[in-house]
Amino acid sequence: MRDVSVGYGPVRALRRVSIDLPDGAVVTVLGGNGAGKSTLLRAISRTLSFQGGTLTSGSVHFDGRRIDGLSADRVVAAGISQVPEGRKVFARMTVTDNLRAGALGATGSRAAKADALRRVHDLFPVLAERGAQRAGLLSGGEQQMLAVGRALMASPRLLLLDEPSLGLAPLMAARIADTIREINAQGTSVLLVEQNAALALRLASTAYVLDVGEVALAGPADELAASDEVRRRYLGVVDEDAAADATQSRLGALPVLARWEDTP
Ligand SMILES: Nc1ncnc2c1ncn2[C@@H]1O[C@H](COP(=O)(O)OP(=O)(O)OP(=O)(O)O)[C@@H](O)[C@H]1O
Repeated sequence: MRDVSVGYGPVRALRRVSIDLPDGAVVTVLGGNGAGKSTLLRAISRTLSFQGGTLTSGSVHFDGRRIDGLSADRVVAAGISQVPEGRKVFARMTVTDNLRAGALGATGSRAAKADALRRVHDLFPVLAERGAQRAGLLSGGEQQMLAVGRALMASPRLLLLDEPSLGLAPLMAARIADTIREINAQGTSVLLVEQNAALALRLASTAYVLDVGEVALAGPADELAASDEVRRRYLGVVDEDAAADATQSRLGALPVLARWEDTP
């Protein structure tokens, strides 16, 4: 993505954003609410227009081919699938029909689609067990698995993931993270948008931090994870010396009411 700017009417959501995703890599885009993370994914998947957005400048290339003029279904056919924020499974359809919907419009033979379904079932056995159930009855974590499984049905070379850990308990978020690792190990590149910086920085090799529509920081994920600014702003880590001083001075200001030795 080179110098991409996006607007929703008068709202400037991205300003001259450039990112690179090497083949086979996991790259993450971090940032707070409204930073432009979902917009960045929509600019790649060409779903901006569904949301009233337009790419006002810049270009997106995939595999040497310019894709910012394609329709959304052509982008899927080119090998890019998106898992939208909030999962958005088809709640009244069965789990299996949700998965089949993910293969619609994808290139590939019937055998290739059957193969894709087998792979998804191997990755998420619960989706095979619950195949005949309505998707809306699955738990939040299972719906996230279904949303990822549905995107994988098109056998993408690049998977766009929009906040897959959102709203999940830590254990379930960790399971989703393991699956992302596995999907990547099987050869799919991943662009992961997350507010959960700790999780994303463990998965990715490269990270970008968006701030009000602009790239504020970029670099190897381990370097960003070690940077004071990222730790403070996105990992919720406080400077331990400063915190200890503050605690000490707060304690110092408290009247001593009782000491351990004094309590019966
Ligand atoms: N459909 C839309 N119409 C108008 N403005 C929008 C639309 N979608 C997003 N925006 C605006 O564009 C900016 C970027 O939003 P975006 O959803 O891309 O951010 P985000 O980083 O994904 O945030 P979050 O983590 O809260 O989902 C915000 O100011 C937002 O209000």
